[in-house]
Amino acid sequence: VRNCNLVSCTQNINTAKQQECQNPVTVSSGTRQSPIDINTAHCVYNPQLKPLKISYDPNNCLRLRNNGYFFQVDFEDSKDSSVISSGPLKNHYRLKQFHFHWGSKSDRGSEHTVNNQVYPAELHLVHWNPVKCNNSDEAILSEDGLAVIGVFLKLGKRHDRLQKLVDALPAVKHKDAAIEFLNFDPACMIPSCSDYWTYPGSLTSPPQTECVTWVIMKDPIEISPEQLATFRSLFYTSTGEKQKNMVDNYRPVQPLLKRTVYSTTS
Ligand SMILES: NS(=O)(=O)c1ccc(NCc2ccco2)cc1
Ligand SMILES: [Zn+2]
Repeated sequence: VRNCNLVSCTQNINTAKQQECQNPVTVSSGTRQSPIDINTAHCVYNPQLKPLKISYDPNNCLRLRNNGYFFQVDFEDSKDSSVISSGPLKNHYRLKQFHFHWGSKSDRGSEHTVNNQVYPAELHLVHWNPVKCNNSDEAILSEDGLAVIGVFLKLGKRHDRLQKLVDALPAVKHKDAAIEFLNFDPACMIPSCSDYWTYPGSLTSPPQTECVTWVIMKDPIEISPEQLATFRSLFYTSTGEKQKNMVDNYRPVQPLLKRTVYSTTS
């Protein structure tokens, strides 16, 4: 037995606990990674699941920026003015940002798939838990720190209210570009049908921590080929670098392992 006397043992245990409580969601185990394929035959209908309550204030909309992975719209999150609650959530969550993932061609692009069907793009609305965490950075280290609403995009008619965002994209073509972007209501991108799937998962881009309650809306919204082409006109690269189009910024689906996907419909 190592020369472990009582004092040093206690200290070691305390350090280990402290370490564990700070990182209960390490990715090394990887038991709840995202995205996943939603196999509707294996989903479990949960009649107790209520519709998600969504209440956004367009005045919280701040800025549009290109972060080198995707473009994202950031929100003011110092108060409970743009929040979601109910559905599978125990607490209310504050909207921090929304962003998209899309493909170089329309046969790829979404992160989640449904019975292995891929959509050309997917919207993520990222919310954090102000009851358990002090800010969104802390939230990515907490088991139930984030709630992300996923909405599939399919090609069809032009999305008139999304056009305001599409028209602003050329101003953030390059990595780290940002512009003021005000008065946009993200509720215009939520499908009218409130049906969803929900499961415990992770961030789909680094640090891929297992801190997300996913709520995937069943119905897609429509955008036009021209609107999607504008997404693809952005660059991963900064000005002055060799230009690389920002496309195929989706993570492949991950193993479901011991998880169950719950559904609001039987
Ligand atoms: N694709 S995703 O929705 O799983 C995703 C991936 C990475 C982050 N990181 C940034 C972040 C953390 C909290 C708020 O913003 C956020 C969301
Ligand atoms: Zn995302």
